[in-house]
Amino acid sequence: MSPLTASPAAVPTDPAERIGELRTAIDACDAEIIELVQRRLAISHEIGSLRAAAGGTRLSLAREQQVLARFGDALGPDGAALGMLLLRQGRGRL
Ligand SMILES: C=C(O[C@@H]1C=C(C(=O)O)C=C[C@H]1O)C(=O)O
Repeated sequence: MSPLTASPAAVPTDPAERIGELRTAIDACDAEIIELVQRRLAISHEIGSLRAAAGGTRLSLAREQQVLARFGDALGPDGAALGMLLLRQGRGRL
């Protein structure tokens, strides 16, 4: 277990101090998630443009089902909902 996530018993610090450290860790996670979501969006748009330029559809429902299944398998129903939000974000105005 990393020092950042060690159990409270292994880290004898003031709880308020520890909470501050953990919130810093959460902030770092959130920054990474935001960066990944932005990167995912850019990739998704590029694929959409390529497909549209080739005369195809903007969306691929079969592919979207794969994406949703991956999020659902890994994270449960809320994960599937999260995957749906990511897909919706990439769609923009239909
Ligand atoms: C990015 C693609 O295009 C669209 C966007 C998707 C996504 O954001 O994951 C998935 C399927 C498509 O509706 C793709 O076909 O892979």
